Formats: sequence, structure tokens, C-alpha cells
Amino acid sequence: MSTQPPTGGRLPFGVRLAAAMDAHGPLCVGIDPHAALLDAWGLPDTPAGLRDFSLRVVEALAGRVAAVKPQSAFFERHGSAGIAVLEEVLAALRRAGTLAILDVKRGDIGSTMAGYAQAYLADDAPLAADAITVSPYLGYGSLRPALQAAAATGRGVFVLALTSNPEGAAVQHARTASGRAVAAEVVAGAAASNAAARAAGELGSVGLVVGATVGDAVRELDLDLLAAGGPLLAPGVGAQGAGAPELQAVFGPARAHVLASSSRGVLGAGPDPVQLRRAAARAAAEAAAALRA
Ligand SMILES: O=C(O)c1cc(=O)[nH]c(=O)n1[C@@H]1O[C@H](COP(=O)(O)O)[C@@H](O)[C@H]1O
Repeated sequence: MSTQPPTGGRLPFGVRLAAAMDAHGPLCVGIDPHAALLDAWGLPDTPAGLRDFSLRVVEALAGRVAAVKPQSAFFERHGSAGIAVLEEVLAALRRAGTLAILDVKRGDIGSTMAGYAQAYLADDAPLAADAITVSPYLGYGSLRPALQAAAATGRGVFVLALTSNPEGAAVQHARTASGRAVAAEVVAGAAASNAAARAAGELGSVGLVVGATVGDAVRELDLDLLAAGGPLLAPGVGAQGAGAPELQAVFGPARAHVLASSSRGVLGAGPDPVQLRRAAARAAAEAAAALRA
């Protein structure tokens, strides 16, 4: 990452996220408007239903959780009208001062990655978020345009390292020519990207995604998650079955860097905003007890 001061008057993403986790607890709530959730909330599976659902989540939780993570897929499935809703949701989070991590899992050859970087990490982009999820499986170096754009604007990226789905292991646990696991190469890439922030004693802006459901993989693959120096986004909490014991066991000495992430586990408590807030507060307290002990 660049050591130039970011544009837009923002502190680096890692610094802003560390402050938000201290203020609100280490929880990110995902906005994943599945058709079934829209139905459970009494809303139609249309762009209007999507808008109502998403803005109600923002209204209930903005200013109360460390970060909110809209899942782009559930907006994209409604076409251009869905993307327009996503723009509105990101703008609402920006206005509320709540960090937005846009889950788009982008990854492409460098020149195309530059296009994605402009789409999500430029100051004037309609879909600008504070951070995005990216896939390093076209090679960590292919992420360079996103890493540079993030550093230049005080934004961040979360690089998929060990994903929460069982199919991920076939790729992520495989050994490279160096003998290290593919996931270990990704962790090493993030550590190099975060070197300057680490030297400054700050949380880096290049995070990793490590599912809370990955069991013993971090230890077995010898991943030094603490040395990576960035935040560790841990999906899999709640609906996918992980809770406090899994967070503690998976992250061990790196647990102070973890941002636990739950979508359906919190959203299922809606649409009543009081119940949504209660579910988020409960999940944040559980994550804090597991990770900050
Ligand atoms: O990048 C992610 O957030 C992510 C990575 C991963 O390994 N596993 C994973 O579940 N996710 C996302 O986290 C969310 C999980 O939603 P729930 O299972 O409802 O909490 C979805 O939007 C997933 O796409």
C-alpha cells in the first residue's frame, strides 16, 4: 500500500475500522436481501421491496455497528433498478458515517481490475464503498489496481483467503511450488501490502476473509494471520453455524483483528427495528466476548 496521505480527507480504512470496532464491538452486519427474507418481512421480491428492506436495515443499525456489508448479488439480481438501490444504500451509509464493506468478490486481470477499482474505490464513484471484497485467485498481483486505488483514497479491500464454503479448501489448501498453501501465499501478500501500516503501529487497510467455519485450517496451513497486519473479516457466524467457540478456536492469537460478520442471523430478527437492534447488539456482545477476552 502507498504511504502517501489518502485523498478525500479520510483516515486510512484500517484506522477507521479499528476505531469503529472499539466503539461498537467487532461485528459487521450483512445486508443480504434474499427473496425468502423479503417474504418473511412482508415485502415483495421487487426493487421496491429490496429498497424498503435495505433502507430499514440501515435506519435500524447505522451508527450502532462497526460496519455494514451489502451483498451485491442480491441487488444485481434486480438488474439496473437493483444497482440503483445499492447506490442509495451506500449513500445512506455514507451519510450516517457507518463503514460500508461492499461484498462483490471481484477478481480479474490487472487492466480490468482497474475498472472495478474505479467502480468501487474512487471518490466520485456512484458505488463507492469504504472497502470491497476481492478474489486473489487470478494471482495476488492482479489485485494491484484495487490495492493502489484503496490506498490512494483511504479505502480498503478484504482479500479472500480461507472462505467459509466447504468447496474452497480444494483451491485454498492446495500447495504451491514453494510448498506453502495457496492461502498462505495470500496471507503473505496481505502482510507485504500492510507493511507500512504495521510499522506505524496501525491496523492495515488490506484485510483478509477467513470464514469462522474453517475449523483447524489456519493452524494446519500455518497461516500467520496476526502478521498479515490487517482486519480479518469472519463470515459464517450465525446462519452458517459458527459462534463464539469457533471464533476463538479459528483465530487464536489474531482474534483482536477479527470483524465477525453475520447476515441472516441478524436480519431474521426483522422487520421490527427494535428486534433488529437487539439481535445485532446480542451478536456484537457475543463476538466481543469471544474475541476481546
Ligand atoms: O466475503 C464474504 O463476506 C463471504 C466470504 C465467505 O467465505 N463466506 C461468506 O459467507 N461470505 C458472505 O457472507 C455472507 C454470509 O451470510 P449469512 O450466512 O447469512 O450470515 C454472504 O453474503 C456471503 O457471500
